[in-house]
Amino acid sequence: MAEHVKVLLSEKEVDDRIQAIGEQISRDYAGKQVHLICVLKGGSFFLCELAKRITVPVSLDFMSVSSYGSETKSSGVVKIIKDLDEPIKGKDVLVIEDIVDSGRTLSYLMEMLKDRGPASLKLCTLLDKPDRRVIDVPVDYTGFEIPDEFVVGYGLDYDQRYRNLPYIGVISFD
Ligand SMILES: O=P(O)(O)OC[C@H]1O[C@H](OP(=O)(O)OP(=O)(O)O)[C@H](O)[C@@H]1O
Ligand code: HPA
Ligand SMILES: [Mg+2]
Repeated sequence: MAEHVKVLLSEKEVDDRIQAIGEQISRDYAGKQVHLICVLKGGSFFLCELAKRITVPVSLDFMSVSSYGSETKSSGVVKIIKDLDEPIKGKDVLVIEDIVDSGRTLSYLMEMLKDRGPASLKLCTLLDKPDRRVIDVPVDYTGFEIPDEFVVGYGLDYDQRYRNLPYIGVISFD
């Protein structure tokens, strides 16, 4: 079966939007240090591009999570594969994700991080697929709202491939 990827958001569109979000974050966190938490693996490309455009002091940490099997997935239970290296108590934390889809991953993660006592906690996602939402997740910064289609590129994978595409594409099969 052949796979085709059609461009949904070009490299320039994505880069321009990330620049604008970086400027907005720099204004919103003026006088503070922002602690960026990247959710692996999908969030990694967005994190790198965004962090370069933030002009206030930045520190970084990484976390890797995975959903349990399909039965418990519906309850929103997520397993931590790699936890943060450092405590976030008292820090201004901004979680960086590639996509909020059903909302299960992020709703679990944000609740868990809130319990650790950060000074503030916000969420920044490159893509939001609101039509697919099962659990509500407040998003503070969104790159693009997209339709209900399976997307790849800029960190997003299909079967672990296509993460390295410099644009966002829709994958189809024939
Ligand atoms: O809103 P949801 O329905 O929970 O989906 C969004 C999550 O799913 C993807 O990660 P995935 O678990 O595929 O891991 P990856 O980032 O390593 O690709 C994506 O990066 C988000 O973390
Ligand atoms: O559209 C998607 N593409 C890749 N990974 C994903 N994880 C949730 N939604 C998606
Ligand atoms: Mg992910």
